Amino acid sequence: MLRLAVPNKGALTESAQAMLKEAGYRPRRDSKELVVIDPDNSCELFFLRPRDIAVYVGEGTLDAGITGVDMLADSGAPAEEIMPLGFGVSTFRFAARPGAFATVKDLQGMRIATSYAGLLGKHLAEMGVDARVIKLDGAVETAIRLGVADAVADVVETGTTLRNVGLEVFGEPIAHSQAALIKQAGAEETPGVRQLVRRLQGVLVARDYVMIDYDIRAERIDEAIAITPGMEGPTVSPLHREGWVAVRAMVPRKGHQQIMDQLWELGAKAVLATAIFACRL
Ligand SMILES: Nc1ncnc2c1ncn2[C@@H]1O[C@H](COP(=O)(O)OP(=O)(O)OP(=O)(O)O)[C@@H](O)[C@H]1O
Ligand SMILES: O=P(O)(O)OC[C@H]1O[C@H](OP(=O)(O)OP(=O)(O)O)[C@H](O)[C@@H]1O
Ligand SMILES: [Mg+2]
Repeated sequence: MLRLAVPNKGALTESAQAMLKEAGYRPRRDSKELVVIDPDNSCELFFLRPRDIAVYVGEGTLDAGITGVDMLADSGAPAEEIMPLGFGVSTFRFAARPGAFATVKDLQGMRIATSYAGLLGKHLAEMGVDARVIKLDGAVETAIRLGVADAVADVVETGTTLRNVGLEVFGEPIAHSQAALIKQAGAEETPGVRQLVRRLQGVLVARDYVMIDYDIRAERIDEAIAITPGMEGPTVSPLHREGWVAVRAMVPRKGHQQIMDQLWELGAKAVLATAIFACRL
């Protein structure tokens, strides 16, 4: 039985739940459901706050969970990343009023508001900066205006939230983050976790690749294969037409139109691109 923690609130929720649904796990019926039993996949899904997920997984009460890499680091829980999931991509950065500070060194003796006190504390210690960390639950950007802090350390994706309150990032990013599947540090992956990993890898590949089919003259096959090498070499089959072959290969979704143009230039016919619904590689 796989026991998996899934974010029930915040920026990761929708993408995490969509990804699990695509991987064949039972979705929850409404946002009030906190546990979903999925007997077809021998799985129990626990919907928890993203900040708490590393704690449960670190304690070993759950086999795996989905949370942000920044939250994992912030928790200090004995949990580790199994695989990145490609969503919830953000940086964790310092921000303040324009021109107030240039580097982290300028924060000596200052007050810094954040929801990620663990992550910030570690970074300040590494940089040898002695500052006061003001721990807030959210909307930390407002802390400067309200006179509670001189700078903030927070999640930045598009930068819109900072711009809206007249703040600017400064210094190097403290951390880069995205959603990840995590497990207890040093724990062996259970069969349920291994199956989940294969399915999630399948979802990522199905999203990032398309299948290309085309017919080409046999004498041009080497040039065509150079354009569509596939994952483990393309499938080349005889065509019921003298001197022609049919080719099938996976290509990255990004740029597949250019690949189709190049194949056409080479004399390929019936060039088709189709979406991959699910896969195991
Ligand atoms: N705008 C965003 N874009 C991308 N990732 C984000 C964004 N906001 C938060 N995250 C990431 O999502 C994860 C969870 O953060 P989130 O802000 O959703 O949790 P929370 O603050 O506990 O919840 P809430 O904001 O609902 O109170 C973190 O890893 C964070 O890096
Ligand atoms: O750079 P942006 O695209 O503007 O995104 C970053 C914002 O998104 C998150 O806020 P959230 O909505 O989770 O609120 P919170 O601060 O209360 O957690 C984060 O804390 C930033 O405030
Ligand atoms: Mg938040």
